[in-house]
Amino acid sequence: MTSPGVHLREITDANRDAVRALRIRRDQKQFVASVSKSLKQAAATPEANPWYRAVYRGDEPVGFVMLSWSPPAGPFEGRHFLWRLLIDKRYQRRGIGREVLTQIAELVRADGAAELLTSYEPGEGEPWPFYRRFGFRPTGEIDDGEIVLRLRLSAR
Ligand SMILES: CC(=O)SCCNC(=O)CCNC(=O)[C@H](O)C(C)(C)COP(=O)(O)OP(=O)(O)OC[C@H]1O[C@@H](n2cnc3c(N)ncnc32)[C@H](O)[C@@H]1OP(=O)(O)O
Repeated sequence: MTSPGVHLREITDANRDAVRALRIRRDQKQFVASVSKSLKQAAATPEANPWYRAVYRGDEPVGFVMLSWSPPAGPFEGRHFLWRLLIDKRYQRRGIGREVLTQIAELVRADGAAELLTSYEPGEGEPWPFYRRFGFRPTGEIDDGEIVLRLRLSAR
């Protein structure tokens, strides 16, 4: 399924509350922090070089994505790490998450990177099949109990 009209927008005073109101299912909470928590974490860890956007479908906020964008130091120095991704429970399984990954991969590739990293917490209902279908593969590393994945980006 494809989801036309999906795009990323900056989070400002005008849409912050609407984006913070996005919700995942209760049984998914082990896999990703809330938008509010992620925004607080972003503010508290500038050294991770947080980069985040709201996901919109048309004029409707439907998700949130945050990366650690090529931080200048630390374990993921100079690399692009998909830190948070969530699609509101009302909008899941409509191809929106895949479209977000497509757009993020393109932005990261345009930044000159050869790979996009992420990690997930294993468990019932884990997002691994979603990432695997997109082309992510395990690196063999475990980071704080999470399985680290890599998507190789082709140069153009
Ligand atoms: C770095 C991190 O933040 S890891 C945590 C990721 N976030 C979460 O787990 C929070 C809860 N889940 C979500 O927010 C969303 O369901 C996401 C982000 C995992 C996926 O977004 P969606 O918009 O629902 O996925 P989308 O509809 O684009 O699915 C793409 C493909 O993956 C599959 N898929 C999506 N989620 C899952 C899942 N949990 N299990 C199995 N398959 C899945 C879809 O069936 C589809 O397959 P297809 O190519 O055969 O059609």
